[in-house]
Amino acid sequence: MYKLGFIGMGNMASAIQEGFINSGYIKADEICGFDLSEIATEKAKARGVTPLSDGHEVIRNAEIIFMAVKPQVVEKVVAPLKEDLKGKALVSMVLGYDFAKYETMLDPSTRHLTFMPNTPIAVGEGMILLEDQQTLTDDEYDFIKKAFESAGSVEVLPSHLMGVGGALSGCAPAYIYMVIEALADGAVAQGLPRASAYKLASQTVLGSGKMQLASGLHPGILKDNVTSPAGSTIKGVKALEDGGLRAAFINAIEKSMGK
Ligand SMILES: NC(=O)C1=CN([C@@H]2O[C@H](COP(=O)(O)OP(=O)(O)OC[C@H]3O[C@@H](n4cnc5c(N)ncnc54)[C@H](O)[C@@H]3O)[C@@H](O)[C@H]2O)C=CC1
Ligand SMILES: O=C(O)[C@@H]1CCC=N1
Repeated sequence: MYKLGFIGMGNMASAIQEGFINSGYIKADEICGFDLSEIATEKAKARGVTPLSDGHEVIRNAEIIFMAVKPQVVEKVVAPLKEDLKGKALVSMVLGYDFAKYETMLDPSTRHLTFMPNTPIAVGEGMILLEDQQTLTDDEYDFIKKAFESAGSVEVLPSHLMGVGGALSGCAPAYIYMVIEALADGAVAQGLPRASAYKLASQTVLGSGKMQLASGLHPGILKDNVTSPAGSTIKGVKALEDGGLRAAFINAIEKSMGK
């Protein structure tokens, strides 16, 4: 069991902490962290995480350090911690900061791994991508992989696919919430109460994803199984195609990769 320390405890770090604690794999008192924001600090405290007064203290008190600040500030945050990180393990969820970038930012004695989580890790249904190049010890890697598996599904990807992988599983929860909201709006417009509409939409998204994963069937086959000849679903499918649904999602992945 390793002590975990978080630098930055915003939305993504909070989701990871909740996922780890709820799974029972890691106890809250094995986790410490620092955030500049008082609100974030109070929320972490309420979760049972120990708040510390700066990054130096986090590194002193932890064995595996999670880097969880925004990409825009990560270099500024890491630079003054470079000395403290010597001989420690750093795991980073910062979008766009891969193995090669950390090799230039960290002392050679700092072991590191880049991963890309998503917020559903909070409820045990995360998708966590691990970059295949990393320098953790076997024990650290095994521990961290099992921690992620306790709260989601893990996929190891080569460095050059981490960006596109992150654009899908890291960003798409936002897109799926938009789908849920839009489906619910459609049903509310036709008279379904709002609360029922969200429940029906979310359970349908959950069930559809689960069925695709469990069956391994092509999504087109599963779609065809719902789509009776001259039935209701095909009329909805036509409306979605008229609205450019597929192109919209394809463009969303491209845009979220910064293209
Ligand atoms: N939100 C998401 O769904 C995902 C986020 N990520 C990555 O996670 C990282 C964090 O993103 P979010 O949690 O969404 O952002 P956020 O803005 O919610 O959290 C960042 C936190 O860092 C804190 N912070 C800023 N400077 C600091 C410093 N010097 N020391 C300590 N704390 C500091 C802020 O107060 C804030 O609470 C980003 O690099 C992002 O690319 C990756 C995958 C998914
Ligand atoms: O929007 C972002 O920058 C972060 C990275 C992946 C998901 N959220």
